[in-house]
Amino acid sequence: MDIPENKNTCIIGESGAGKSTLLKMFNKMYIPDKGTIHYKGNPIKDMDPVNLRREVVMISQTPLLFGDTIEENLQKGLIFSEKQTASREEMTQALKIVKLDKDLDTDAKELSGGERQRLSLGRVLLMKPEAYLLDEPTSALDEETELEVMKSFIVAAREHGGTVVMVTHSTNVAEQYGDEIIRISKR
Ligand SMILES: Nc1ncnc2c1ncn2[C@@H]1O[C@H](COP(=O)(O)OP(=O)(O)OP(=O)(O)O)[C@@H](O)[C@H]1O
Repeated sequence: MDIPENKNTCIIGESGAGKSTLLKMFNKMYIPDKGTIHYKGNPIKDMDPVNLRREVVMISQTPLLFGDTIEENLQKGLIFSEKQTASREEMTQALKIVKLDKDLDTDAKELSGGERQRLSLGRVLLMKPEAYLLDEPTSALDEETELEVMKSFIVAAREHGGTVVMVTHSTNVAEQYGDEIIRISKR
């Protein structure tokens, strides 16, 4: 399969079909037994996984916290990717894009599952990576908020030239915002 650059590719399919497994192969979290994966024309098996993950950034199905406050969580991705930390204005803008209406010094542990998902989206957005791998990034949100958040996230990612690959259970998200849809099923 080909994943087009600067587009949004949605991966859909039944539970257990291998969607997360496929995504994890794209940044060397898993190594395929067979076949090869190329990134920008080069086989990823030759790439350093840490360097690869600085530009091919993943959000896992269960959102992780990387610090106490919202601010710390937002800065963590930039620190990991050795990029300049964000200003308060940039962080506030990122929170606006992902529709998370909270102060930067809020304790992240107080956030609900859906708010943690949006915080994760804000964190990776600030990194402006070459590619985003998103595993069910809005699964805890109601349908209306999910569509709103993904719409503004994809616009923002596209503005800096980011490629989005997302696993989604939502055919609505896939149909409305997927430039490409990859459907996988169990054999
Ligand atoms: N680390 C692992 N070791 C062994 N089996 C695994 C591992 N990770 C996933 N699997 C199995 O591989 C299959 C595909 O799992 P995967 O998580 O990729 O599915 P999925 O399509 O993302 O499912 P869901 O929609 O339920 O999240 C499942 O049967 C799962 O149990």
